[in-house]
Amino acid sequence: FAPIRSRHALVAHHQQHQSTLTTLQAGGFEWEDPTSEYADPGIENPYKNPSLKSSSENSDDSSSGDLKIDAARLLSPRLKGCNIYLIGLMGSGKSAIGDTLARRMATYNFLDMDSILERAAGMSIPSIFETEGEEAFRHAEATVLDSVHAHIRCVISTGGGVVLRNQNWSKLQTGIVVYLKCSPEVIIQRIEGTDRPLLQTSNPLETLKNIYEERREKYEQADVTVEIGKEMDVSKACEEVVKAVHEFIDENPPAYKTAKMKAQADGLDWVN
Ligand SMILES: Nc1ncnc2c1ncn2[C@@H]1O[C@H](COP(=O)(O)OP(=O)(O)O)[C@@H](O)[C@H]1O
Ligand SMILES: O=C(O)C1=C[C@@H](OP(=O)(O)O)[C@@H](O)[C@H](O)C1
Repeated sequence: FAPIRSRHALVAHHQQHQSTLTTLQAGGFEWEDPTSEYADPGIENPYKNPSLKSSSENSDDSSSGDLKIDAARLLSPRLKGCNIYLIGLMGSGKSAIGDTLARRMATYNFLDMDSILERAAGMSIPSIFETEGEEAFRHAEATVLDSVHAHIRCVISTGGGVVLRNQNWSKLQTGIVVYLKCSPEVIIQRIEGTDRPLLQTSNPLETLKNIYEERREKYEQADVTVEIGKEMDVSKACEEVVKAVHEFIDENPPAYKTAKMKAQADGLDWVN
């Protein structure tokens, strides 16, 4: 599939697109959906829902022929379709790392919520902020999350502010939430001069530091935190995410499996 990558492309004729944004906010929008063949609104997170069954937890569908097997590729069968949500400050690398991660996992699709929103609204994010305001944007963002969370086998790059609304957490928690923790000082060097609307101030670093302080607790609600250091390029950061998610799964086996192992250890019969 072709990942959706256009970011913040400026679109003129704001008036013309206002009705599209209203439709989007009402939930009635269409988007280029590369995952439709996997769509399964009934998916639940086996790592968090104790009622879910697990098939062979260590099954590996990646052993065929000349496929290069790496730790990222081995994540897919362990996740059983469960989505990975990347959260973190703007510029922390959610899009870049998410795209790389999905490619390496091979059986996962990459979805970028900001890009989906821009396409569905027919407006760039700066235009939405400028003409409709932040509240309208947050509303649209929540609607996009409602839509994408119904899909499985996705690495999803969220917008930095998705953590702000409590209602969004009920969707994020259907997947494994990975916080890319990166300092404002490192980030600002990468994104200074770009069109992120919240950073159009006289002192973007100070603004980003304030946003970080305001959101810190929310980001820390993630299942997994990965520190993205100054010297860590996208490839290395992706490796660290893979390692951290494997560790999360090791420590949080599906509850069904734990119950089954315990029952067997206790000499009880287990009825599937
Ligand atoms: N670990 C990294 N090392 C170097 N550059 C990075 C890294 N992560 C992201 N970038 C670059 O920083 C910019 C912002 O990254 P992006 O993935 O768009 O962040 P986000 O999606 O979190 O807003 C992009 O130009 C991206 O290529
Ligand atoms: O942090 C935020 O509130 C925002 C982050 C942006 O996404 P990225 O985190 O992908 O830059 C985008 O959703 C919007 O500009 C608001």
